Amino acid sequence: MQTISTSEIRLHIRDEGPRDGRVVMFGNSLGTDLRVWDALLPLLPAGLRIIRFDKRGHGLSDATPAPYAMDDLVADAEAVCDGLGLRDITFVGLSIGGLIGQGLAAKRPDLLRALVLMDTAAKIGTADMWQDRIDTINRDGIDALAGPILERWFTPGFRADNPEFALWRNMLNRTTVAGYSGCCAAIAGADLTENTRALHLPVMAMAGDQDGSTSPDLVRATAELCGAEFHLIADAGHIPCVEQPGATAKLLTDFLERTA
Ligand SMILES: O=C(O)CC1=CCC(=O)O1
Repeated sequence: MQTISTSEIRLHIRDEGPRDGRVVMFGNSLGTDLRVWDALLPLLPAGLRIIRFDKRGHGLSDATPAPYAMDDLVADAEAVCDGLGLRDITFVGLSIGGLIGQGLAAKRPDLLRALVLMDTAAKIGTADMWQDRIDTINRDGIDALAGPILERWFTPGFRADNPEFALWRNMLNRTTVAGYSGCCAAIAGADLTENTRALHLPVMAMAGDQDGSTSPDLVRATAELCGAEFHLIADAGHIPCVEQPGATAKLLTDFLERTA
């Protein structure tokens, strides 16, 4: 088991591939852990050093009490980078993972070579919307909201035809309430618009064409803030690395080549 510890928290990580390979680091979405990249990774070029980590309160990482701030989550990602001595990183962030990536790019430009924003934005939703979600899951548990959340994550076809779908519901439901609500609070308090407008590194954005959480128009608007290229992924909801790993891997592979 691989971990990175700070004075506050122990984070579960995976560090795979050759030590001298190009570093690609992945940040997961709300209610998912580092397994969300499992289908994508075998489709990427050989020789990469792949870094994954579980956000606090997700997967096997410690769950500190809620609420969290986006600065906490960025500091966790930074601790992983510094703990492993990573540099020249291409950071791939899905949803809240993309917010973390935008924050890390602004705070530690020395660490990042390039950024991939997957189904994310500089600002996601409203404070009221996130507070409603926090109140509901604190009262009734995550499963009370799992139906609508999963409808935003995946297209109807994926949900209907796929025995794997039930396992994603298990992953969501097994997220700690502290981790889930803590991250909701972090998203509620994050508006990275000016931060992201000021970024000066290569950025690629992509979105599932049926993303019910961060719509393609919202992701495209964030891409425009920092002059990023934008790509639509057909037949995918909020988590294209699960639903369309081949198309997602192709976009990522081409971007890695362009930023080699
Ligand atoms: O739960 C959702 O609506 C999807 C989502 C929003 C932010 C995130 O990381 O996932």
